[in-house]
Amino acid sequence: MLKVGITGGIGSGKTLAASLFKTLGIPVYDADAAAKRLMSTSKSLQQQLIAAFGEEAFKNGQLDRAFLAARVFGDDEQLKKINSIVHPAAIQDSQDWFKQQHAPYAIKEASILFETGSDQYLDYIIGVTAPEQLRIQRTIERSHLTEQQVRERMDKQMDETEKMRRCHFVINNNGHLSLIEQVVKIHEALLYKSARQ
Ligand SMILES: CC(C)(COP(=O)(O)OP(=O)(O)OC[C@H]1O[C@@H](n2cnc3c(N)ncnc32)[C@H](O)[C@@H]1O)[C@@H](O)C(=O)NCCC(=O)NCCS
Ligand SMILES: Nc1ncnc2c1ncn2[C@@H]1O[C@H](COP(=O)(O)OP(=O)(O)OP(=O)(O)O)[C@@H](O)[C@H]1O
Repeated sequence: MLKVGITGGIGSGKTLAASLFKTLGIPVYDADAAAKRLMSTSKSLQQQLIAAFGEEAFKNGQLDRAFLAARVFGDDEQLKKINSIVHPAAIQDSQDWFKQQHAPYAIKEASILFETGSDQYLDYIIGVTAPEQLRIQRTIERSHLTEQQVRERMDKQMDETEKMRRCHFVINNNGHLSLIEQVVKIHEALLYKSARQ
């Protein structure tokens, strides 16, 4: 089975693109959600997060995402700290998930993938891109974040052009090109590659 990654900067539309692969019967692993699940359930991660960020990392036993986001996205050292706690466990969890899948290929959806080095465990990577202003606008409409908060996160991610250059397939989610057509084309290419494996 081929291991495929789908990545793109904040608001690029990778969750939407991944959901289209899902409707084609392809299993999809959501890395952002899995990271949050692990942070909420693993005693070891919880202890490390409390040691690094204090008891406030959890509120009434729940991960305090707003507190952590405010601490890490404006401070490189703090971001490195949370990444070094969460990423090894998150990568292991996705590797375990891939082992359980039975399909021609399976997809790991992750907002940061080259940044964490997890691209080395994948056979192919699909990039989703959209113009910066559109990504900001879509993120603001979808979440509670301000433009400044979205830009803060963008600044911590790999340059969009460089990221897309490293991908084997690129989906342009600029609102004009058909997302479905692009997804189906990549799906067919991956089925072909999987059959020849
Ligand atoms: C700080 C946290 C709790 C904030 O949670 P929140 O619900 O506000 O954001 P969420 O995780 O859904 O991320 C939203 C977007 O922010 C960006 N983002 C998240 N983590 C990172 C990061 N480490 N570096 C750069 N951008 C990031 C991505 O574009 C992501 O899609 C959370 O982002 C986190 O734990 N981040 C560190 C772990 C991580 O890297 N997770 C993601 C991949 S494993
Ligand atoms: N082509 C499109 N047309 C209209 N709305 C879109 C399009 N693509 C994405 N969106 C909307 O933009 C928002 C961001 O898309 P999505 O959640 O898929 O991005 P993402 O890359 O997963 O973002 P994040 O990194 O923040 O998790 C969502 O509300 C989504 O419905």
